[in-house]
Amino acid sequence: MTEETMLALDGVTLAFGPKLIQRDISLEVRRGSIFAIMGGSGCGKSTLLKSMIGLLRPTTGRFSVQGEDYWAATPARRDVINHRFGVLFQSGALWSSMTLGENVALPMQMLTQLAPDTIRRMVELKLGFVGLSEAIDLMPSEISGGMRKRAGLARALSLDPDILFFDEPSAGLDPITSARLDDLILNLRDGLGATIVIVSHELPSLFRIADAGIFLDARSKTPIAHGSPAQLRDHCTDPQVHAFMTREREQGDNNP
Ligand SMILES: Nc1ncnc2c1ncn2[C@@H]1O[C@H](COP(=O)(O)OP(=O)(O)OP(=O)(O)O)[C@@H](O)[C@H]1O
Repeated sequence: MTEETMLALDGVTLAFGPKLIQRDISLEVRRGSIFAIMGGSGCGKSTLLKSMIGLLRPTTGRFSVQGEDYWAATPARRDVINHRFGVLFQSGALWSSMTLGENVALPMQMLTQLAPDTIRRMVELKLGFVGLSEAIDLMPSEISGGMRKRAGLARALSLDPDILFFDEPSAGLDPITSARLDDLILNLRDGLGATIVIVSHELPSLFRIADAGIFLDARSKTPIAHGSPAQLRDHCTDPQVHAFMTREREQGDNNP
């Protein structure tokens, strides 16, 4: 892992019209790391993720990608930056009327000049990476929730992004399927050198995969802790953070 900063927020405030969601957010995501956005329900995790994909403009502060001020860039330049982003939404967000292969091919067909043969080979590669080679001609309704998540991941990888965003990737998955998805996320970091931002409530997954993170507080509407999940668990003295990060131990589970 190098020390280069890939994504940075500096003094960012996020709001929907007059409704303040979070203020004073400063963070850095290092290249080739997995960064977790943590906090209780409704504190603004997905909203923060949205702002880091360029879907929500901060009301104050700066969002930069490899040092480049995202919102100061021209729309054309922002498009170029956006092509570096791959996003996996909670549901997998597949088109229900298309096969998995067609779903993964769609971004390439819409946004590149690649020949159909090349696209087909790329689709096979992406589906192979997530272990779904055999499912290329199946419809989303014919596969399980875990498979849909993996297909969504294959589609997120369609344009070879180097920065990936995951919103609750393990939500609704059983622990084994969830651990398999974690393996894939770790492969993306370790095998492809991807930079990854993840919103998750799943403590086993967070402890296993995240290198760094931020903890948002709903009441004060500002971040109250920075660090990896394990650092927050072991060293953070804030009672709310401590309670959140040790929830699992109280349930009798043992994590590193
Ligand atoms: N488009 C919107 N317009 C107005 N308010 C919104 C919008 N999207 C989200 N909110 C509000 O922003 C707040 C934060 O929502 P967000 O989904 O970011 O929280 P979260 O931490 O991801 O929650 P959860 O863990 O429950 O998914 C909530 O009060 C939500 O109602």
